[in-house]
Amino acid sequence: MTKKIVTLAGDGIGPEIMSAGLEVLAALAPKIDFDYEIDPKNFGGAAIDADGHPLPETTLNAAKNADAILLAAIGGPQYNDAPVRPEQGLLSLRKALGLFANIRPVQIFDALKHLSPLKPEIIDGVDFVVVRELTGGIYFGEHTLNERTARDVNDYSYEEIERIIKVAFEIAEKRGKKVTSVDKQNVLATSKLWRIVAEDVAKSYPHVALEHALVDSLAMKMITNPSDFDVIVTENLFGDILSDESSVLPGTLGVMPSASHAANGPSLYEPIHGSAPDIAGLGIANPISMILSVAMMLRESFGETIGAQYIENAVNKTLLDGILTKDLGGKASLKEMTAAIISNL
Ligand SMILES: NC(=O)C1=CN([C@@H]2O[C@H](COP(=O)(O)OP(=O)(O)OC[C@H]3O[C@@H](n4cnc5c(N)ncnc54)[C@H](O)[C@@H]3O)[C@@H](O)[C@H]2O)C=CC1
Ligand SMILES: CC(C)CC(=O)C(=O)O
Ligand SMILES: [Mg+2]
Repeated sequence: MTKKIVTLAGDGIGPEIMSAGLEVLAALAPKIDFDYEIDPKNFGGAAIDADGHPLPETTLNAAKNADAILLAAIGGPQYNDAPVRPEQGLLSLRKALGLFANIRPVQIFDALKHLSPLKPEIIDGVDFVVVRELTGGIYFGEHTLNERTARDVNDYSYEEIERIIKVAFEIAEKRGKKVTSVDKQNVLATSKLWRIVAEDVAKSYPHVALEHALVDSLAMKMITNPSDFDVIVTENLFGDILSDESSVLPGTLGVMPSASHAANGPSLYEPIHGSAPDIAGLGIANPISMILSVAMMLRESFGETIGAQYIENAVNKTLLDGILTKDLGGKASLKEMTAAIISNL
């Protein structure tokens, strides 16, 4: 049956990398007999410009009825004073679709090992997943801004924590059998509850080891001892920060994809980075984050494991061939890199 994929290109480098991802999908589809249709929708700043709102109803309805959603990136300094910012559209979309489980894999392609800014002995064997809670916590609590005071509320219920910790354990059971639960239990009430729930959930997974870590020292260990980790699970804010930090391991945000899943309904696939306004329109953005998000979509929403593997192999081959965008120290344009990946499929 034809799969309906809603695409949200968004802002900044969003439209450029979305085109690259869709070109790769179009080239791959006949090879794996994958039948799909694309339904592009306005989102983020582009939707503010067109409709006055970052998440128009037509976009939300299409997303709800899709088989999967591809999102590139939203935001930009031109919207800093907008009454509703693009970022609010993103948070509302995640909430409306119930996308509570954000999976951010940190793998280092062979070709990237010698490009990483870190020593080879540190990079060797790095393969972990950040599982970020995506629809709760401080991003969704009440925000109050007065002239001299400001307040952001961080709320988590037992059930919200339990379901994301379970996702982490399910993933760990199929991988390295270790979960590192990250919190700030020495200070925060939400983190104290987080630890209690993690211990409760762990009882149902006797083959998976659970360790707890405080977010500040974990931020350091993720860089000094990254191969110690298998599945890192944490709340929304910490997961946002730690996953961007993890991009230092492969060397750039431009190769980092993600998947966001709900209990029911379509999943959404997006790079972990933002709209990169500093390089938007220059044709030099790295499209790999989007292309690998397409691979995650094929594997996780459509069971197209071989198609996903074709894409990942083509990306690795392209990097090994030395086709590198500026963020990786090379001179290839987005179009050159995309064409090379397609020819390596
Ligand atoms: N999911 C989303 O759509 C997200 C949106 N944002 C929004 O994006 C806007 C810009 O945020 P920043 O803090 O600048 O973060 P950013 O992630 O957009 O960029 C950070 C740095 O990484 C580089 N970079 C990011 N993606 C790249 C790629 N594919 N290829 C090469 N270089 C890449 C950028 O050029 C920049 O130097 C803000 O409005 C922010 O709110 C931020 C994060 C996620
Ligand atoms: C609006 C932000 C929460 C987006 C972001 O930084 C992310 O999802 O990584
Ligand atoms: Mg982020």
